[in-house]
Amino acid sequence: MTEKGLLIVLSGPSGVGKGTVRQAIFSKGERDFIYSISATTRQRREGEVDGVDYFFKTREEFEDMIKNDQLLEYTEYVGNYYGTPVDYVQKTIDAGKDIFLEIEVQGAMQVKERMPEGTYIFLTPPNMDELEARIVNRGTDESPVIRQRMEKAIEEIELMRYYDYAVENDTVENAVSKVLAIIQSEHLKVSRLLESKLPNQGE
Ligand SMILES: Nc1nc2c(ncn2[C@@H]2O[C@H](COP(=O)(O)OP(=O)(O)O)[C@@H](O)[C@H]2O)c(=O)[nH]1
Ligand SMILES: Nc1ncnc2c1ncn2[C@@H]1O[C@H](COP(=O)(O)OP(=O)(O)O)[C@@H](O)[C@H]1O
Repeated sequence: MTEKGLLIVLSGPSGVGKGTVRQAIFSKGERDFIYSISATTRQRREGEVDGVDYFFKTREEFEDMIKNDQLLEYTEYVGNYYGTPVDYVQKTIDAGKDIFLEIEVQGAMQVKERMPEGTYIFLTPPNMDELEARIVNRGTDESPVIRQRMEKAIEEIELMRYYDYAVENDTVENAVSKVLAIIQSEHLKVSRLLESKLPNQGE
């Protein structure tokens, strides 16, 4: 029997650095895990490729996916839908490979309801001033939206207690090593559990 892959969910407030940390983890190429490509209705940005960065959908197409139960979770975020295609997640896990989701907090909570056996990692900012500075420096939002994102971040940080791990994103390098160490230790847990279930071969 193939050992099932792990479901790894990286989440946290907007601007904390989820995308940055996820990209750094994948460009390191240390582990053989698969990134779950989300579906979204937001506009494709320059340089983004359909089927690589996201599956870009119309609202109608996305709503069909919801109706047909094709999404593990979805949310409406700043006026656009984002969701995780369920098929790919399930097939990857069944094939014995780890799947990595980088999604916002509401979606992560929906996944936890459906797949509590996953590993849930919450990325935290060193402090709230630094979170605001990151959102401002990113330069993608006007100031009323920045205020909204900060208010939302406070509510989201309250949900941290439902996660298995909290990782501070002080430097990208530190956060990447902590996330990789967590995944390594989750693998060890699974291997030990499987070994303990094997019949004793020593006699
Ligand atoms: N719930 C959910 N959130 C997602 C999904 N894909 C991306 N996100 C989150 O949606 C938010 C907006 O993503 P995006 O438009 O790419 O903006 P950016 O990451 O802020 O540049 C980020 O917090 C992502 O983590 C998904 O499939 N489900
Ligand atoms: N450890 C870090 N130290 C300083 N700046 C960071 C760090 N991680 C991410 N950033 C910056 O913060 C901003 C938000 O990061 P991003 O990955 O877009 O966040 P999220 O995906 O959580 O919304 C970006 O400008 C990014 O370059």
